Amino acid sequence: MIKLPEIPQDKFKEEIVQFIKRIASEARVEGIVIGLSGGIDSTVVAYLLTEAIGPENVFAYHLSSSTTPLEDTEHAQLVAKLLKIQYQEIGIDEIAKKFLELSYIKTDETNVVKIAEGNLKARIRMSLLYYFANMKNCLVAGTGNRSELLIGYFTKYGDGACDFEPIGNIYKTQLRKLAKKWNIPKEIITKPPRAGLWINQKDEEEIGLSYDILDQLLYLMIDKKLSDEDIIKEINISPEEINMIRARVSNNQHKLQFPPSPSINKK
Ligand SMILES: Nc1ncnc2c1ncn2[C@@H]1O[C@H](COP(=O)(O)OP(=O)(O)OC[C@H]2O[C@@H]([n+]3cccc(C(=O)O)c3)[C@H](O)[C@@H]2O)[C@@H](O)[C@H]1O
Ligand SMILES: Nc1ncnc2c1ncn2[C@@H]1O[C@H](COP(=O)(O)OP(=O)(O)OP(=O)(O)O)[C@@H](O)[C@H]1O
Ligand SMILES: [Mg+2]
Repeated sequence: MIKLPEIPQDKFKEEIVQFIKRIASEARVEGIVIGLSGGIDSTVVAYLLTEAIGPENVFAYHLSSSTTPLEDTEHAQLVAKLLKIQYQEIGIDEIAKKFLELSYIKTDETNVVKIAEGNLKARIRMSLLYYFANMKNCLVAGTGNRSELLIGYFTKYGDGACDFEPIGNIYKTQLRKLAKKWNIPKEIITKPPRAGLWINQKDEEEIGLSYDILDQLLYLMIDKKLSDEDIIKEINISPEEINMIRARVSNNQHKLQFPPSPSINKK
């Protein structure tokens, strides 16, 4: 088994905390808004925001829907209490319902409907977070980790929309190790990662690989630039799985880039 590089936890925390302080001070804002799901990514970001700017300046919103696991809501409440941050819960089902009442397009493709309506929830959350950021003179914190960002496992302009990504260069499995060393409830670290966009959605099932294997693969493929042959020597993975992840990385590049324009006036 390949070991991802160890991140010295104190150095890592200090670097991100300084990063957040700098971003907030340069933007001259009065606080930072975050969508707090009760999952590990937003919990770790809320923890780092609190360290950086103080609990009174962190505005966390739990934006639940009928497909949000009850346990996640309980975990968001627990985190808000532990960190003593500002916290509000808003249900988004009524907003999604009205949206679909006014604009539903008929189709027989049930998977298309599932993904589109799931992404709609992520974009409703994004709209609410930016509304609060405008109203309170705040920035919106991103919660994407390196594993999700590299394979494009997020909703474009949904949970992918933010003003900065404090954990964007940390793999999911590295994040779990770090969270264990901090004051983060164990049950949040050990539960399966899930987006809650539909009932029983689980990241690892949808991606088709565990984060343990995915992170080792991304590390060898992207950071170490190993050939497929060499990757297969290092980890227990098939050529088809490598191709599947390489296709995700390549097909989702557009999610990480500014929308392109023709180069008129630049020539
Ligand atoms: N080549 C290209 N160049 C420029 N733009 C391109 C494009 N191909 C597609 N697009 C655009 O991108 C859109 C597709 O992207 P998008 O709308 O994001 O949709 P899509 O990538 O199909 O779905 C989002 C995925 O992320 C997962 N997700 C979402 C939210 C949270 C989490 C989580 O872990 O919590 C996971 C979700 O379960 C789903 O698998 C297309 O409709 C099109 O507008
Ligand atoms: N119910 C929710 N309320 C508020 N924000 C949410 C909710 N669901 C998702 N989000 C936002 O979308 C982000 C992406 O979700 P994602 O599931 O990838 O992260 P997570 O829940 O923090 O961690 P995990 O991946 O381990 O479940 C969350 O970090 C959070 O900012
Ligand atoms: Mg989640």
